This record gives sequence, C-alpha cells and structure tokens, in this order.
Amino acid sequence: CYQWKAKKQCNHRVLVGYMSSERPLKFVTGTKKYKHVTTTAIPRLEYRDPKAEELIQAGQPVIITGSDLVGSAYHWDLDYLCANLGNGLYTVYSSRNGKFKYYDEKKVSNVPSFQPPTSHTDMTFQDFASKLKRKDNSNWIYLQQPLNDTVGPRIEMDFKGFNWDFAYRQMKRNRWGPLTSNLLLVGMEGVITPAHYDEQENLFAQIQGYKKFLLFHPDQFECLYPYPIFHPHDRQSQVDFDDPDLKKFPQFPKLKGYEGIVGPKDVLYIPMYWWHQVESLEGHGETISCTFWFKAAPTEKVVYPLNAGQKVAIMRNIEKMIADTLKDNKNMPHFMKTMVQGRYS
Ligand SMILES: O=C(O)C(=O)C[C@H](CCCc1ccccc1)C(=O)O
Ligand SMILES: [Zn+2]
Repeated sequence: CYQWKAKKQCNHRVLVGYMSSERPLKFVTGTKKYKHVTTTAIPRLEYRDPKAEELIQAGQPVIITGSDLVGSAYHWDLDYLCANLGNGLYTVYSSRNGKFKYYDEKKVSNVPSFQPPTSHTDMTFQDFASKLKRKDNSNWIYLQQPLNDTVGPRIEMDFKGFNWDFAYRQMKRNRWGPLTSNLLLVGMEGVITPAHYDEQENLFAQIQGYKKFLLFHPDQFECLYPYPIFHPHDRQSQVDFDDPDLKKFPQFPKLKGYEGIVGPKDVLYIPMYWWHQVESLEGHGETISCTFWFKAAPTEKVVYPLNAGQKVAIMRNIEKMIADTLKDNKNMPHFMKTMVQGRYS
C-alpha cells in the first residue's frame, strides 16, 4: 500500500498504509494540517530518472527512491543500535511539548531573557532506548548525534557500506562543497522540528519510520519572519504554526510550499536555504534518519538577477555587519527603520 501511495503522489490528507512482514497492515489517516499553510506534493522520483537530477541541479526539493544511499543501514533498529553503537555518549534533547526548536548556545548571552525551549543531556544509547520505550507524554526525547568514530565496528562497517558513489556523484554533479557531517536522528513518534533553514545542502536519508516534511522556497522569507541573526534561534521561524500571531506576522497566511512523507529507504534533497519543518508521524514507531550535509557550492561568477537564497545570504551578511558595528542590538531596529522609512518604503 505504501507503494500505492508513492504512485498516487500523496496529497494533504495522506492515507499512509504499509505492508511489511513484521507488522499487520496498518492505516494511519493523515497528519495535522495547518491553517494558512498551502502546499503541493514534493515530487517523488526514482534515482535514475533524469528529472530527479534536473530538480536537484535546479535547487528544487525531490524525494528520491531506490538510491540505497543508506542501504547498508536498512536493518538499523533500536535493538541493533543498542547492541552495536558501543557505549559512547549521545546527545539527547528533551522537550515538554514535542517541539524541538534548535538554538545556538553560543548566542544565548546575546538575549538575557532567552528561555531555552529544550534541554539536552548526554547518555548511552541503551539509556536512550529504554527511555523511548517508557513513552511519557510530558517528556519528549530526540537523539541527535553526529556519527563519529566512537561507534562500534558493526556500525562503522554499515557506515562504510553507504552508497558513497551516489552521494559523491551528487556532490560533484551539483558542484557542492565537501561533505561536512552525517547526523544520526532517532526520534520518538510525534516529535516536531519547527520551521527553519540550514546553510548547507542536505541529502536526508530515512531509515525507519515516517517523517512528514513541509518545505518552503527561500523567497517565502517574508512570510516566515526568522529571528534576528544574533538571537539563539537564528535561522528558525518566529511563527508558531499551531497558533500564528497574525498581528505580528501578517504575511504568514500567504505562505505557499511543498509537503511530502519520507519513509524507509527514501532520500529527500533539502536545498540550502529552503525552510523546512519535520514531523515524526505517530503510529509508525520511532524514526531513524541520517543527514548528509554538504557545504555550499562556491560562487564562481555572480549571475544576475540574484536568486532568493543569495539574497538571504546577503541579508545575513548586512545584518551581521550592522550588529557588529552598532555593538548594541537594541539600536538595530531604529537604525534599519531610519535607513528605509520614507526613503525606500
Ligand atoms: O536535516 C535537517 O536539516 C533537519 O532539519 C532534520 C530535523 C532535525 C534537525 C536537527 C538540526 C540540529 C541542528 C541544526 C540543524 C538541524 C528532523 O529530522 O527532525
Ligand atoms: Zn534542517
């Protein structure tokens, strides 16, 4: 049935069913829909389909099937990871409401009133797995840990067995920079990573469970109101999708984007600067994912007109310069308003 969905280019009310040996046929109807958020389906294409390559080269999101990018990890499940990840410590985030809005600890000192929305501790994978099984709805947990050489020999072998050919072919063909990291993500059902953008290209590989992605083009910047650059939540949207403050964020209802569900063996290309929100779907067990982040392609020759991502990069540089020069972030709103009101507005 999951294959059926693949062919039918699922839309909002997603009827996700799947047949697999160890579980009975399960249908999970749809996922939460947000008011004001208009989406169409992310294309879903076989990795050999030239159209898939075209979309990646055009910096457009696409769900790629059949690449086996992490084929040597399809057998990863909680028990296997417990038995083979060794006894290294893993970073586990905790949240009271299931939302894991990332924050940069180095910027917390810039905002004295900042209240971290999540906490994190380091623990063995075994501890994490036992907490996962004792699902308690007031404490949501999410393991997010770069894969490094502390993992056990079996995991290292699986990691070496990734389809690096495919990964490096994408890197070369699209002139991305070097691979910087692979983040192992193990999430409790229902956890949400709220809307944010990253400054790297990302091949997001799904190993277990189902994740629903919302993606928005960088030109949706005006609808998503990112935090100030010096704020710990830099790169995250200020808008609470569950309860948007339309007085503060009047353009939010104009938001248009894409949505898609990635299941085991799928790979989603998340272009740099594209906003995305990620939800681990209930009813399909914990999610296991692995990211492949690549540095940006170097800009040899600036071509006009600039694209939306380039404009975000320029806005970030200007905002950083103003913050560094004014020293006091409180002066920024007035300084920037003075620059445009009555002159450019
Ligand atoms: O792969 C991505 O870009 C995602 O956003 C996936 C997301 C977890 C992101 C964790 C993270 C931590 C620090 C910086 C950027 C992202 C999920 O799958 O829940
Ligand atoms: Zn991200």
